[in-house]
Amino acid sequence: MMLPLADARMVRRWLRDVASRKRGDFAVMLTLFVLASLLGLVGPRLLGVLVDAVAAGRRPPVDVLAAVFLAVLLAQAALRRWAHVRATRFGEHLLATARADFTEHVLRLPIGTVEEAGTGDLLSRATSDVDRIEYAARYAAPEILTSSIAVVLTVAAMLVTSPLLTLGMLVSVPLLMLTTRWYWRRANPVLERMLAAWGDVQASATETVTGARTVEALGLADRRVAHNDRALRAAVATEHAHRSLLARWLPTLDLAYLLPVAAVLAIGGLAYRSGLAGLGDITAVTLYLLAMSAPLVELLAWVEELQVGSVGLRRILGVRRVRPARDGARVTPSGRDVQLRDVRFAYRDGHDVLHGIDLDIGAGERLMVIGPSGSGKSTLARLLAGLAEPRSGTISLGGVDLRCWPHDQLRGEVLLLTQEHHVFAATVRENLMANGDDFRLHDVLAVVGADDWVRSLPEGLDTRLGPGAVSVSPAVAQQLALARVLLADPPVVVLDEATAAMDNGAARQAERSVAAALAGRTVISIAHRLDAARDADRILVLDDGRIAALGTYDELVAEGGSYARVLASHDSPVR
Ligand SMILES: Nc1ncnc2c1ncn2[C@@H]1O[C@H](COP(=O)(O)OP(=O)(O)OP(=O)(O)O)[C@@H](O)[C@H]1O
Repeated sequence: MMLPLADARMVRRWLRDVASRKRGDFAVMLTLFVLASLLGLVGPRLLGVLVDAVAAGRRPPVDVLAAVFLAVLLAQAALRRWAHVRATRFGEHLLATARADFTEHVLRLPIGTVEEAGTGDLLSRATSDVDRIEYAARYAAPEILTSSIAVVLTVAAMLVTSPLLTLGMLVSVPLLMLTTRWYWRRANPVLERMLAAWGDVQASATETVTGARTVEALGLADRRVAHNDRALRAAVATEHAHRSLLARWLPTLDLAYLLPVAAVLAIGGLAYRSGLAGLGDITAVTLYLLAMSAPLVELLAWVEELQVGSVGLRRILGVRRVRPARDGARVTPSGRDVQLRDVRFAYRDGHDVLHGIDLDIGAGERLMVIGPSGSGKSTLARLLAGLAEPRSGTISLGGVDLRCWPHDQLRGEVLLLTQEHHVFAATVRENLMANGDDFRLHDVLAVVGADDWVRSLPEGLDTRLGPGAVSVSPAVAQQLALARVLLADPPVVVLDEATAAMDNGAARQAERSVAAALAGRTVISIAHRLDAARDADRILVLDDGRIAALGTYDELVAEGGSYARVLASHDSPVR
């Protein structure tokens, strides 16, 4: 699944919003562009005056006219530069807003959506698409604005000079409209595919780099190279498709610009003979037309960049169309008991991996979930933490369906800790994400067995971790993640093989200490080590997405059967 794209209306509304937040700056920038373009119109008019004077046998003040011409040119250059500086500043504002908006919305995306879309799509939106709109906002938009204003004002000046001669421009209108419509209709879908294809290239490369060890261990290098090549070829094919559209569209524009010059000269000749237009007017209008070529060429050169940028913006704003993780009014639960009723879940339609789970977990209970690999333990953990929703059936906490809990409130109640931990490139203290004083932090670190390690670091809690700083082993990353949970202290904790990366002794020690620290909390732990089975209030055995057994340790052992034997032997892991 790919994340959606924003539609043109959403983009327009967003641009209007951003512009209105800087209304003053926007107005100043527009005024500067208009003034610069107005000054650009003075030159042809002056030459028209000159021609009229010569035709009438008068001696025009050439020196004065030349001085005025030069002054106008200088003033125009200064205004244009000033306008560009303002436009660049406005572009920065636009870019900063797009980035902030994107980050804000991404952080609120439901984790299930992110997982389905894959990080590649998000990553390319956050990096290469932002680069594209940065280029469009900084360079293309100001150039296009200047050129469009210049074109509009030049046409206005032509109309004021001679409406009759300006009619000559009309010859290109049908050609322009038809070819431009033809191009735009085809270019947008091609650009959408192009940006998505470059996203795939980035995703493929990122995946290869992050999974480099696996690639090396399994000898997958050739396959990964072939995969990257395929993604690259697909992206290049879309680039070609876009270039070939441009190659067909651009020559028609050249024609659309040359035809009016011929038409104006033809109309001008006839009008001059019948006394409807003077030589000065014909000169001025022809010069206006020729002067329009520069902004038109600029416009065309940049419009492609702007179009790419606008598709980039549609991709960036597209994340807004995903329904954010629930937020809304806080709910009032009655207690903390967890109830599952006929819970079914499928990753793919028609392939349930949980088949009607009914379960009551009392507040403060310690439930251990065991079962063979693929029996649905991790899936159950994710559902219990509200990270995924059942296909049918309900899961409630304190009598309130998890679907009704606002995201933030639920995170304060239930935390899931899995084997995958992220250590942020930040200090130990920042990684713990808690405001507790140092005593409390050290206490908790001692509980998870990481205090000695932190105290051995050069700057203790203020030591930076992560790439380029102190590297963290998977076992320590797990200890830090456990510490984070203890500091957050939620009433319900779901631990999904949360100590798998630690060696047996450290894991046993950490599990005991964490269990003691979490006394009174509801703890649902998915375990591959069964040493702690006796400590659990009840044990749930899952098999092929169904509850195979549920009871206390003694009850399960008394029942007999394969699980009882494994439990009784304690040392053979059940997965
Ligand atoms: N993201 C996914 N997409 C599709 N199928 C999935 C996904 N995650 C798990 N499954 C499938 O769902 C079933 C249950 O998987 P789950 O990971 O919940 O089992 P588990 O008991 O936790 O296994 P393990 O002990 O190996 O982690 C398995 O058949 C698995 O292949």
